[in-house]
Amino acid sequence: MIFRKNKISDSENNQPIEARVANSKIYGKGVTKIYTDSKKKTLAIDHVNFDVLENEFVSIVGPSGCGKSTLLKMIGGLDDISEGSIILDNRKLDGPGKDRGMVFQGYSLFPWMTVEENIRFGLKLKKLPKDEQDKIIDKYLEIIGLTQFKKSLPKELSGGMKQRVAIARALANQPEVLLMDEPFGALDPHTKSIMQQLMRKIWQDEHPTIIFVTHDIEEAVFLSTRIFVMSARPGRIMAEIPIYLPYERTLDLKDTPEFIEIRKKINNMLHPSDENDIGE
Ligand SMILES: Nc1ncnc2c1ncn2[C@@H]1O[C@H](COP(=O)(O)OP(=O)(O)OP(=O)(O)O)[C@@H](O)[C@H]1O
Repeated sequence: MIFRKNKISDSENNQPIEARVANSKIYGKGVTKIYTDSKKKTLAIDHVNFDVLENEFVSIVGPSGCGKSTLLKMIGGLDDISEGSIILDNRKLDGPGKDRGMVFQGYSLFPWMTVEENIRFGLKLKKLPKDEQDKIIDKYLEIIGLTQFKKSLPKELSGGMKQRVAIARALANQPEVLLMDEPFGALDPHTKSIMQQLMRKIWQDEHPTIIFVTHDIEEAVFLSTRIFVMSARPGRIMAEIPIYLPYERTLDLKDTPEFIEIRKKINNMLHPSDENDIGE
C-alpha cells in the first residue's frame, strides 16, 4: 500500500473535483438526499461532491441536522441516494457491502458473544481458515489493548472498551473504507480523549481510509488529515480544510497555537457570530 503523509497540497486541493477523482479511493458526484414522507419532502443533502484519497482520515463536521449522518449512511449503503452517485474503487455503490466497515455511537456488539467471538464474526463470514482468524483477532486485541478481555461479554466492559471492540471488529475485516459516526459521542471526556489518542495511533500504524462524522471540532482537528465543513441544511460541503499538523500526534497537541488556530478557524466558519472562541 502506498502511503502519503498528509498529502494534499493546497494547489491540489483547489483543483475542481473532475481533476481530482482520478486519485480517489471513494468519491461522490452530485450526491443528493431527499427524504419524503406523506406530508413533506426534506432536502437533506444538496448535490454534494467529495473525494477521499486512499489512507486519508477525513472528518465531516457541521451544525446539527446538516446531514452528516445522512451522507455517511449513503456512503455505507444504509440509505438510498436520491440523485448522484458514490464510487468506491471505481465501482458505483448500490447498498451495503463488506468493503465498508461501520462504527456507530451505539455499541453495536452482539451481546451474547464474547469479545473474541464478536471480532471473529466477520472473519468467519469471509471463511478464513481458523488459524488465520486467530492471528487477526490476537493482533487487533493487542492494538486495542484488550487481550485479557478476550473471553469477556460486552456487558462486562465499559463504554470505551465496547467501542474499542467495535473498532477492532470493523478493522479486522479490512474494509476498503472505515465509516465512523460519532463513535466517541457517548463517552465521558476522559475516555473520549483516550479513544481519540488510540484512534490516531491506529491510523498512524495501519493507515486505514477513514470517514469520520463528529460534531466535535477539536476531535476532528486532532484526528484528521482533512476536514469537510458542512453548511446548515440543505447540507453542502462549504470548505475542505487540510490539517497540516505533525504526523505523530499526542493529546498535548491540542494546547498548541497551531492547533487552536485551526480549531478557531473552523469554529468561526460554523459560528461566525461567536466573539470569543469557547470551543463549540
Ligand atoms: N429518516 C428521515 N426522514 C426524514 N428526515 C430525516 C430522516 N433522517 C434525517 N432526516 C433529516 O435530514 C436532515 C439531516 O439529518 P442528519 O441526521 O443526517 O444530520 P446530522 O448532521 O447528522 O445531525 P446531528 O449532528 O444532529 O446528528 C435533518 O433535517 C433530519 O431531520
